[in-house]
Amino acid sequence: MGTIPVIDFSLFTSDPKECARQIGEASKDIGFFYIKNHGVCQDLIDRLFSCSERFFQQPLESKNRYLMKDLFHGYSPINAETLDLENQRQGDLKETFDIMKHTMNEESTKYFVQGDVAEQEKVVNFYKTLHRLANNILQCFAIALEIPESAGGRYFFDNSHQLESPCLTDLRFLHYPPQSCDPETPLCGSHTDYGSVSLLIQKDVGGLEVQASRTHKDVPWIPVPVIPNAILVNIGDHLQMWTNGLLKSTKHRVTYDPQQHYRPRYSTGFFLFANADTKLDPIPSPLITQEMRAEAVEFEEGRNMTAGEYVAWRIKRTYA
Ligand SMILES: O=C(O)CCC(=O)C(=O)O
Ligand SMILES: [Fe+2]
Repeated sequence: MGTIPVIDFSLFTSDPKECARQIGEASKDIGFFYIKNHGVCQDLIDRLFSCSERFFQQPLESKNRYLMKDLFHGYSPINAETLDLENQRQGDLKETFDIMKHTMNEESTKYFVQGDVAEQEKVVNFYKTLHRLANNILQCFAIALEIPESAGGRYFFDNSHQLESPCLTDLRFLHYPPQSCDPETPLCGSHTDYGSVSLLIQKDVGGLEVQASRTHKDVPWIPVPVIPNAILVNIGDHLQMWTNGLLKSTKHRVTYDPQQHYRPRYSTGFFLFANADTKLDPIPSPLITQEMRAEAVEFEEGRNMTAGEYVAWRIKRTYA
């Protein structure tokens, strides 16, 4: 344990079993892995980072016109979120802009792309591409978990993660302005992601760190460096609950990189959530046993919730 594996995702087409094996191993251990050869065009990623830079450089009054009103839709300023309620003295030093499938045509999304219709199509395309990629990764989990054919086999998760269904799946652009605070001050507080699986792209300034064990509080934080052209994948709480803790939803945070603190940090996350009515009970895998249950959930209160209830509940705490 200690380094985050890099998996060649072209294996998904050439040898899905081997791809699933490598992803399964990484997910039982550190819960984070990079994928390369993922098929998402770098030019598209670069263009959306340019959009993001242009948006966040706007004056606060302009951005505030598109403040997040419903869950995951619109702008959230610095300090609006506190991801680590127990340990943070101030809110996160990041600002974000969220887009969901059904808000692609909202005024706020148009403002985000500065009224450029071609760029708006790029956002839609990016969302759909990341949705497909995240679902292909779920297929790898289903293979690795040996879900029986009678329960859907490798397609087990497809029904609960359809593009058309109502869910909170969210494309998020993040900006961390340069800071001169103490390097230990979190820019984004320690947390686990709430959903099924998350994809993360750091532009060029690092700072992300993961804590590879959730039971041993003193384990060191491991840096997650920027690897050009790779996408970072991490397991969210849904998968941890569905697998009674076999797959790990690992804590992570962003602190500032002392060598780069004078540079702004940009990242983009795609957070895949299950359909709102999906139960978070253990799924039919021969690898999941009752005894694993103790470690399965971070928040015992979340145990009997549906995916929609769980996410809404976690978000409420974040904005408390
Ligand atoms: O900005 C980052 O790199 C991490 C953000 C994150 O972990 C999150 O939004 O859940
Ligand atoms: Fe996160």
